[in-house]
Amino acid sequence: MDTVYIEGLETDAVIGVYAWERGIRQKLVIDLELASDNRAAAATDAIGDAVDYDAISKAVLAYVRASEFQLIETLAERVADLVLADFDVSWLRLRLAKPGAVAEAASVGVIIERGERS
Ligand SMILES: Nc1nc2c(c(=O)[nH]1)N=C([C@H](O)[C@@H](O)CO)CN2
Repeated sequence: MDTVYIEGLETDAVIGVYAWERGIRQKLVIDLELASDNRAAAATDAIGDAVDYDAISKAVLAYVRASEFQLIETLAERVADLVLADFDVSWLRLRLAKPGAVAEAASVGVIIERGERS
């Protein structure tokens, strides 16, 4: 199986468990690895046979921008659900970083893998 990836997808959302976080937007950065058999797309040279990283990026950005979860775990799970449900992707690895969350850290976040990598 091959991979299509999206790295450093930046946006912001209302996210956090503390009261002060509910009234601000905070930066989030998403990396996605998407399982894909790239041979069909390579053979036809047609976007319809490819895992479209542009379409997936737009869908993820729209969802994250409108979200208001407390935990990054919840947001990561919902984004994974969205990609697996709406695109021809059977497995993904998602890294969701909240770089401003801990002042002393370069970044904090979660990494999840969902689906079956066949
Ligand atoms: N595992 C997690 N730990 C924490 C989260 C989280 O979403 N997942 N969130 C917070 C606060 O919202 C924090 O980001 C504020 O700086 C704390 N721990």
